[in-house]
Amino acid sequence: MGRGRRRPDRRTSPGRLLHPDHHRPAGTAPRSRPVTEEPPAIRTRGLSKSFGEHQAVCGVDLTVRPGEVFAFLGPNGAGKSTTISMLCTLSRPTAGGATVAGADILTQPHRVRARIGVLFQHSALLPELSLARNLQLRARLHGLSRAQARHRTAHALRLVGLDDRRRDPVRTLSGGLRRRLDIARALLHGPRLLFLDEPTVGLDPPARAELWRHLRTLRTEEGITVFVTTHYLDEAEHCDRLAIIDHGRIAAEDRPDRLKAALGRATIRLRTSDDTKAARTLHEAHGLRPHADPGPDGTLTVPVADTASWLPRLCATLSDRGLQVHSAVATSPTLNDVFFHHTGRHIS
Ligand SMILES: Nc1ncnc2c1ncn2[C@@H]1O[C@H](COP(=O)(O)OP(=O)(O)OP(=O)(O)O)[C@@H](O)[C@H]1O
Repeated sequence: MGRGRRRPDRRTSPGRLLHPDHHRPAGTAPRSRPVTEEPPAIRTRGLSKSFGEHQAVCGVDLTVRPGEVFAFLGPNGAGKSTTISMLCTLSRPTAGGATVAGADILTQPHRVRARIGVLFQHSALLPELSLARNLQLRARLHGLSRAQARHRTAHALRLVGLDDRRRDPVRTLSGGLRRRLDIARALLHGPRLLFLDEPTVGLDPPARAELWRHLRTLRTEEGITVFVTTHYLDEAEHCDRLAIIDHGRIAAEDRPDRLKAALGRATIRLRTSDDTKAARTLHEAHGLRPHADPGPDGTLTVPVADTASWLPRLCATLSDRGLQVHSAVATSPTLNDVFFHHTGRHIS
């Protein structure tokens, strides 16, 4: 079909700005969209990937709702990058499938790519060119006119708070600012869904916090769905929902507060003179089920109904049996506890 006769893609037409609310006045709230009326931003069914004998991703079922910030939390080697590369159509599943931004990753990969923005760990910016030039070149590669490229560049730089640096060479940016520019670059073609693979690796805490502030702005002001992989618990804590992936399988999926509440119990972490004996003693004396955390600095985690009454009882019981308690820390459930509960180990 000739170029002039092709029907413009409703979502990727260069004449359209970043989202359906683009003509709303700056500073006003985005149009509310009832979650139930919209199809999921991502839905996977039995998504799997094997490398030879090794199953990197095993039957992942996942639903990400439009407009939410969704964290994919897991330790190194859990299968996060492999999952994201299948969702972005960079690699094919060996079983199962998914729809992403309303398109099928197996049968409509070109549509998926047109509707998503992707940020991998390696930046593709040209260091000697200015911020604006980098983005304009990218926008032109997306097929936009000069005027559209300028317009989208200005908008994307504003979104990530870099408009005042637009004329500076990229090489003058700190790591955190470069990551923000990477985000702006991924937004140029107006995606409704942004994938970020470990976007804060190598950044110091203030730069991480600032990057997250901008990611949340994308959600609240632009309605963009954000799917982010991380192994930082504090980052997952501030997402709308998260999935824990371990050994290629989804171990849990929910809102952070619900995942913590579902544990239902506080814990007491003990360091004792003999954790194995202490675990057995507490089980025999009180019917408790302590978990020994492996490793040289391991602790004994004891789930209890409430820490205030149990802490003195545990210490008294252990002391009666000749065990020394070197330290005892009472805590309410954290995401680390949630991760431990579902995977049997702590995330490092
Ligand atoms: N191309 C490949 N060939 C063989 N094995 C692979 C390949 N890519 C990934 N794997 C393996 O699949 C598993 C999942 O890897 P993946 O990179 O998805 O994990 P990850 O959770 O993203 O970890 P990281 O945080 O370290 O990037 C690992 O055991 C990894 O070694």
